[in-house]
Amino acid sequence: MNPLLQLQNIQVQLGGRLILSGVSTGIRRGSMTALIGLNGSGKTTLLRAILGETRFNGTLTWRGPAGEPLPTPRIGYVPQRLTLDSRLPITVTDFLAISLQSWPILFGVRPQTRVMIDQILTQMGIPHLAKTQVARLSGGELQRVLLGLALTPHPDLLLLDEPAAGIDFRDQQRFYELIAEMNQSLGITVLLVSHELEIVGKHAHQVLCLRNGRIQQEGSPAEVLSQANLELLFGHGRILLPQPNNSGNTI
Ligand SMILES: Nc1ncnc2c1ncn2[C@@H]1O[C@H](COP(=O)(O)OP(=O)(O)OP(=O)(O)O)[C@@H](O)[C@H]1O
Repeated sequence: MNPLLQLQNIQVQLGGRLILSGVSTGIRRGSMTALIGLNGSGKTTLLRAILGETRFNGTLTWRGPAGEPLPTPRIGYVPQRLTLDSRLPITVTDFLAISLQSWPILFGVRPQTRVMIDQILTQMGIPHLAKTQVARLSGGELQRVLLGLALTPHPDLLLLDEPAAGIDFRDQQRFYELIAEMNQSLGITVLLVSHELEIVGKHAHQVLCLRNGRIQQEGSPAEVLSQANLELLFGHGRILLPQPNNSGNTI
């Protein structure tokens, strides 16, 4: 294995409490890894440590394709939710341009930025939303805009923190399919926090399960997501089995 990122003994303390301890694992280049665990188990904290947004002890080692050190990895990030002021008077094109060009948006969107924006919106399947006000986007549409932004330019690692929470089930499935497509067709390495075990089982190559700030289990979806194992990890009755009207397993 030639991991893109090796985590060694990551420890995070917040508010006098040990939130993560002894977290060691590898994220394979080109893989899709799902991070699962009960609420409060430390998933977001681990993403924040990788992003450099939270102080930690331990080591993160980044490697290029030939195993060479990667001193400045590019990380794309899609948060769970971005709350936008409903009066924000900007279109999707302007929103993307503000992030993509150093040229002040007041002077207009540069032609090369416009080309980039067209590519992003086409890739995300939303070219028709270019002139829509961002505040009017549905949850799923906004997440696609944010995903497109996080993928431009291509990141070494794409971090997604419950990116489809609050989106209706059909859009949620489509959104995860889009992420899987980016992983497969572009070879983007993905680390995804999700409570949607059925979706995780379908798309992830590796599953890390956090419990009380430690990696309790890691392996293939088949290994980690077996019913017996999940009951062991989360406790009997904590797992919702698929029902006729239920979206699937969730924790
Ligand atoms: N700034 C902070 N100060 C103190 N404690 C914090 C801080 N941020 C997070 N925590 C605590 O750290 C623990 C882990 O939080 P974290 O958000 O990483 O969990 P999570 O697994 O992502 O949960 P969820 O599934 O609910 O999003 C929680 O008990 C939380 O209350």
